[in-house]
Amino acid sequence: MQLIYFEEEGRNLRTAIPIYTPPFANASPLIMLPFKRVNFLRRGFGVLEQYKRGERKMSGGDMEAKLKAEINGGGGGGGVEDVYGEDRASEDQPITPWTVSVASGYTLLRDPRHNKGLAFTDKERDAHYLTGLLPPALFSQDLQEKRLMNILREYKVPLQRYIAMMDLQERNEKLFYKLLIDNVEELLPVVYTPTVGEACQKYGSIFRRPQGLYISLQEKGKILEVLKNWPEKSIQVIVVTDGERILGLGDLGCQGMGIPVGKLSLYTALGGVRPSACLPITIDVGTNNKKLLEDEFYIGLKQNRATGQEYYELLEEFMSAVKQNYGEKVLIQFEDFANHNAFELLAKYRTTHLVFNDDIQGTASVVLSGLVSALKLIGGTLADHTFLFLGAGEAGTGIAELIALEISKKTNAPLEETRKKIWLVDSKGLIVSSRKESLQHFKKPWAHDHEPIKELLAAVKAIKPTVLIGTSGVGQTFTKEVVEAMASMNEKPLILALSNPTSQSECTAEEAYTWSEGRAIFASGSPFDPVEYNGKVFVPGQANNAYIFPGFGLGLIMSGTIRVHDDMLLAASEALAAQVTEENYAKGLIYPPFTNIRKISAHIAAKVAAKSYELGLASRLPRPEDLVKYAESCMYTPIYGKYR
Ligand SMILES: O=C([O-])CC(=O)C(=O)O
Ligand SMILES: [Mg+2]
Repeated sequence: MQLIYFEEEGRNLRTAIPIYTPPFANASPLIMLPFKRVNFLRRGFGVLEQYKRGERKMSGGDMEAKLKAEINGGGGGGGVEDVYGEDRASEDQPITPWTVSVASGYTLLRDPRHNKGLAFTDKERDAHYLTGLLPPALFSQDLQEKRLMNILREYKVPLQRYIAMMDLQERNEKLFYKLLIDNVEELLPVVYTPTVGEACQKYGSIFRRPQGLYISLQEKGKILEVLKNWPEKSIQVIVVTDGERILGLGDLGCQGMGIPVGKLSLYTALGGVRPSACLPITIDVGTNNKKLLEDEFYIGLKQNRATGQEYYELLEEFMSAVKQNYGEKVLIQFEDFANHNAFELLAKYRTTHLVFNDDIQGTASVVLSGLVSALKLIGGTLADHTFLFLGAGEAGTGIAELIALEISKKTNAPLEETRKKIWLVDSKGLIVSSRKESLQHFKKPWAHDHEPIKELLAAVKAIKPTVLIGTSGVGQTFTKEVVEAMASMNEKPLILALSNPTSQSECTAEEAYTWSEGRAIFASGSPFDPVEYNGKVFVPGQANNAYIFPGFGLGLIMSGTIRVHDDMLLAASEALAAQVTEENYAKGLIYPPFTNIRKISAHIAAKVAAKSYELGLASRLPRPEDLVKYAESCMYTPIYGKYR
């Protein structure tokens, strides 16, 4: 590799471009090129880019002089140069799309990672060729934030707010994260559930600049090359979906991209992972969603889903390419895969890659944490309670398994025993031993001895649970009768309606409080506003994996962990539960408010990392003494940097 330096006369600007390929292989390591005007500089980079990509060739002669001639506009005719190929005349001619390597001037304003908009100081405007490209006013970042929050609040339609936030992310990344961090309670429902669900449903229509990386069946055999097209080289977290089960909304195919994008903005805002280290990926193997296949604006492959060998071969290629490109310590978070693939992928790759399934493991960890906290309000130990789930997919069985594991660790009882206090209902009714033969493998451990029951209400009456958990992805299933039955059997029924987005919630917060006459302890996957009942205000909690995965991922990354272990999920649960204050409990809350989430994430990260060191799975040595401090020191800050 050699460095080519550009220096503009009279300005303190030096720019280095690494050149990896011929024709510069034999050039002197330092070529100084004086430029008078920034436009030349910009054009110069473009030409160099072309050399780097091997699209231009140069042989013999005075390379420096040739280069200068090229950059100064050798070739091309006419008085109005069409450097970017924007004229009608170039419509039929192949042109090379090129960008500059170092942002300045107009390009700097359009580079979301470095753009500061009106917050560029006079000195920066002068030094970076921005004078005249911005109106004279100078805003602080706080004033920019105030202005944007005012605009956002003007939009009454949630999807408009979502689009406005995505536009901001594409325009000024630091400001986007500053808004999200400072106004987390207000903006989480905008960039995350429930609005992100609607955004995915309408992704084709609202599609603007592409975000993330799309890998479709068409890229089979070339996935490594596709990964190399992503501009960032050091990736720490990938969130990947195949769009088959987006929240509780079902198969949204390629339009599921909203989910990895949203989850990764939370990795940054809530967990402090640098945005440049985050990579959202959607694997497009088709969709079975008829509506999308007929939609003229659908952005994905218009074919039915590939399954079986074809599917698994693509995923295998993807998993190896990721490891080959980013190494052993990149975290791959599986998100919103359908049950039949989710369990299999996790089982297959957990021993060879750093993988984490958010819907199975993240949800389990956050719910276990809520249950542990809730014990302060409802009494007893976990082992004293009886759990009934509606929904036996990733979330249901994932949570059930982690509860059983925790009870087993606390009581020394074998897992087979601790599972017996946990019952699951699926679409065919209560899971019982007589159904065992026909059950999918992940449901089998929950087939206990009992007579068959078809309906949830009858199951509630027969099992007499103290805790009712909804994870079926189907809304309005905790009916008045179901909640009343829970309330008739329990002084304080614990009711968790976890399905997302709000439209799929098993019941609303208001229903839970009203039907239980204000006695239910309630939390939901998507947020609900506080409810007033009989003169008392009830604040529902949000049992969403967003509490866990950002801190969990940070803990893995900062310790250089190479594999995820279930004990790390338990550690994350405990760390979250430990953050709930007496003041929170007094309000009936089993989760701390999201306002302090970065501090909470640092604590989760520290506990996860500590567990990883204890298990010998952490490769970052020596272990930092104070892991909370270390976690905080690793976190991304949305405050603008100063440019020289
Ligand atoms: O995205 C969320 O809000 C939680 C989640 O993982 C899901 O519902 O699939
Ligand atoms: Mg999910």
